[in-house]
Amino acid sequence: MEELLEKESKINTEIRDLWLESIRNRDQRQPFKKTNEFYDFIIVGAGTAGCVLARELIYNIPNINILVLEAGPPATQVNDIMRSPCAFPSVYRTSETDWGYFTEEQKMPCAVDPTKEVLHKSSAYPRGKVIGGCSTINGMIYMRGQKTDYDLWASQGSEYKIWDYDHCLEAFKAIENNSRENPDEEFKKYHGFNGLLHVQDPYDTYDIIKDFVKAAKNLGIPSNNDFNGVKQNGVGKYQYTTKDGQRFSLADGYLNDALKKIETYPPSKPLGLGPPHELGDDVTKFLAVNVKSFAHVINIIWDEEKKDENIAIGIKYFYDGGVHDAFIAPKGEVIICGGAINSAQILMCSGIGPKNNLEENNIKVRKELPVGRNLLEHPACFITAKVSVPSVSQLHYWSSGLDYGIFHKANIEGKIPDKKEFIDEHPDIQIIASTNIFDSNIAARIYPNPTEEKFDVLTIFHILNIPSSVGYLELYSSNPFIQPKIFLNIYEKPDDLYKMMSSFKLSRELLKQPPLSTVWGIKEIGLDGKWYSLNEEMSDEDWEQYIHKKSGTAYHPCGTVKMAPESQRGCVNHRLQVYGTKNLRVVDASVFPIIPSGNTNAPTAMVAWKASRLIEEDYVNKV
Ligand SMILES: Cc1cc2nc3c(=O)[nH]c(=O)nc-3n(C[C@H](O)[C@H](O)[C@H](O)COP(=O)(O)OP(=O)(O)OC[C@H]3O[C@@H](n4cnc5c(N)ncnc54)[C@H](O)[C@@H]3O)c2cc1C
Repeated sequence: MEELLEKESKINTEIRDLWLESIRNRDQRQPFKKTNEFYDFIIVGAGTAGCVLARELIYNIPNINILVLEAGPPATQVNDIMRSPCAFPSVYRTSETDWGYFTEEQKMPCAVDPTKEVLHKSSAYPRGKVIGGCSTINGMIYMRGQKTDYDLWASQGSEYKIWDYDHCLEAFKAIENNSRENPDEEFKKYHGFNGLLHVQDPYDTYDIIKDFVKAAKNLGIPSNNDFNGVKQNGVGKYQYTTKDGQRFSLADGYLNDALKKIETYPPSKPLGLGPPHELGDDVTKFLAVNVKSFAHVINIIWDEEKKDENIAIGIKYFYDGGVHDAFIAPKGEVIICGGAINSAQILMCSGIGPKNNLEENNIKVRKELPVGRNLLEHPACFITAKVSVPSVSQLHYWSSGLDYGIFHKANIEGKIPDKKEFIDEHPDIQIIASTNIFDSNIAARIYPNPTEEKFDVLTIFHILNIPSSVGYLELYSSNPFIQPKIFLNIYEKPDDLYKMMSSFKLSRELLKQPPLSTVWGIKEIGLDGKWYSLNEEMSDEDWEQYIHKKSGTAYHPCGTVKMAPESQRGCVNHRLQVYGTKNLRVVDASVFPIIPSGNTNAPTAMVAWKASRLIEEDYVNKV
């Protein structure tokens, strides 16, 4: 043991010497030290946030270099199948580009009869492990959430004003390159057309999905031609993060652009101060952003001489069969962009987190913070209807089958929502209509009799966008290669269950409407291996059992490193700096204080874009 401690302290001294050497180099007017070890910024994770951040920092701050460490494979892994919207359901189950996580099994009290309990079995919980992160494997729906989401983020104190809707809208627009044809004035007010993230309308969809829209209108649900515009409620088409009908990730838009940035060493003179360097023998050109794939970050390296200050000076990572260190230059920062599960894990493995859980795992506590405690998610569940007429005669390569949907307010008592709830501009449920293309096995799985003739199905997904239940995650082990335990706690609060039930009842009414009931001959829904007539009575208890059994999530974890005042159980401040540390920020979906009421990719990109401005300001002001 003593030997080990001695070795560790020797390593720490060496690290500190290296760090001091970099500072000396800076002082000797070598503002850009071109080595593999020292970087102005080290970004952990090339996911949605990491890609945006790398690009925005490298073009906005002169003469810097950035190291991006990504545990997954490089962009060359992203093949045509992954780019094809119709292949989305199989893409996110591909082990090479998924962390392969599972949620924990949990018992929950029933909402209808609290004396009973239901069991939520452990289930797969995909997370992108590839350049582009989840934006390389996700459903590509472009959604921002509602104005009130961001105004709530901003309501946490005067300094949080920078996160209100107007400020966030500016960032959403700056990122977006929307290709809607002939956008009207209102659309133009809410969208950007010059950013690096391509967003487009679906090319076309299946006839049955178009008829789903007609059925919704028959029920009095208003049309909405822009779910990201002035209001979110109504029925309409989704927009996608695709370009020319193919997946377009944040790596495609942002990281690729960052990789075009070439620096020279010694650095070029600023414009206006004389001619730039001639490229001679003494001047070298190199990429300003260095991306390493298959580089798994283990923990943060701290300045051990100033233990109490928790100064981050670098990163320890596993790469090419060995452990490596990378350090930041004097004004630099370590920025964790590992996503809502892994950013929390990296902090905890580095001694930042809940005392009990760290000590259980023999990790020295550097700063006690509720990391991992505010795991927010969108519960999701589907209902499947039997279609008598073939509805998927031809595969649309460019359609994920998730082209149209509805946003509505749920009835809190679990009743069918009425007109008042349809026009409420703060919907809490998102519906996505899909053909059985979404999962070609769905139809097969729910056939009561496998010998029965096969048929198509219409699947309706329900996502609870404003849940009250909150989950958590904790370390299972101090080993950074072992996943943390993930407790989602979905439907822990009865309101969540009743809202979902209300939306299910609405879907059943939708399926009874023409043209779904007439043209497509829909008469039955499949529940748990059996077919039920649409008119058959179902008690709230029956609905609850079904929802519990079939629910998963929309794969939108966030909030585990919450941005809030420390007194309000925050882990990072409004500038995304980790409390009680120096040179350390977290920038990704983990910092959301409240889950946005929509899909989470665009909000994550927005957070990263805004973070880049905060980091730039701090960098410029640092002496
Ligand atoms: C199946 C699926 C479908 C989805 N569908 C949609 C959708 O249709 N629309 C939408 O808006 N959102 C969707 N989402 C959610 C959305 O894509 C994510 O919320 C968003 O991409 C999160 O971005 P992030 O930067 O926080 O994390 P990520 O994009 O997950 O990036 C984290 C990156 O860090 C890397 N990393 C993690 N740990 C380490 C480590 N220790 N060392 C090195 N690298 C590390 C990861 O490999 C990953 O590349 C979906 C997600 C999934 C999984």
